[in-house]
Amino acid sequence: MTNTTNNIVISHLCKRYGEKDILKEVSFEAKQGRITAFLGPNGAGKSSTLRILLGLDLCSTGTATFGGRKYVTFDTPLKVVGAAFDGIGGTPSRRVRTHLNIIAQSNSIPFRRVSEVLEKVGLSEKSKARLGTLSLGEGQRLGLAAALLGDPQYLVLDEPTNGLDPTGIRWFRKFIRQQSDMGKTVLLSSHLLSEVEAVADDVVIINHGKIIATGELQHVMKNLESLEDVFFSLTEGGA
Ligand SMILES: Nc1ncnc2c1ncn2[C@@H]1O[C@H](COP(=O)(O)OP(=O)(O)OP(=O)(O)O)[C@@H](O)[C@H]1O
Repeated sequence: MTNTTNNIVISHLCKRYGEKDILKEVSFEAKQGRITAFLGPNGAGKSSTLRILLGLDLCSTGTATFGGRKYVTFDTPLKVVGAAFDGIGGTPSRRVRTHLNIIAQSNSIPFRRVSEVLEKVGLSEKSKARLGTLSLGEGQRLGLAAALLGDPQYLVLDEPTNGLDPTGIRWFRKFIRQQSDMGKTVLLSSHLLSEVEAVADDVVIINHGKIIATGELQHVMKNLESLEDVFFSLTEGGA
């Protein structure tokens, strides 16, 4: 039997900005030990959903939980949920290690974890670099390092491959698979369809604030040549 204790559950989320409904009864699950890709064209509602999940925004109705609990109920959230979202933050003149030390300290995470996660993401040599000097790909790796600091059960990653070169993308795929093999629950948003095809177990497709397809990657792709075909046919080409 599948253990559903450590699933991310999004249930009937609705969100309205002014007169516009931007999330309409959004429901889906990201399961433990699996990589779930949250896909949709620009403006579909991916970031809005993830922001609500991470307690950065409020919904009109509905719930978004990690193992049955809302993000805001965790005392030291980074020990439960690792999120890479909206860039790396921090002042450009701050050094990489200092940046991670500050995040670690805020969640009572031992400083030794900083060296460990820098090594995990291949950034050890950049530990003294200033944030403002990092490349886009290095910034993505640093975001991932910050997400991993608390060795969390859940990883929520917004466009994680954006800015990675082919070697970086290959590294990311292997890395994220290791995380899910360890039993982590991984939810990543993307509009890089080819990337998702290579890495996801499950897909959730959103368009105009509505979920239009969910399921195992192979199932959603059934009878179609690639996820790109599915995506374009379901969203009428609006990537
Ligand atoms: N603060 C806001 N006020 C008004 N409308 C907003 C606000 N934030 C988002 N929206 C609108 O909500 C809709 C969903 O936006 P959202 O950022 O969630 O989409 P997305 O799928 O993440 O897109 P992208 O791939 O471009 O990041 C869009 O139409 C957007 O214009």
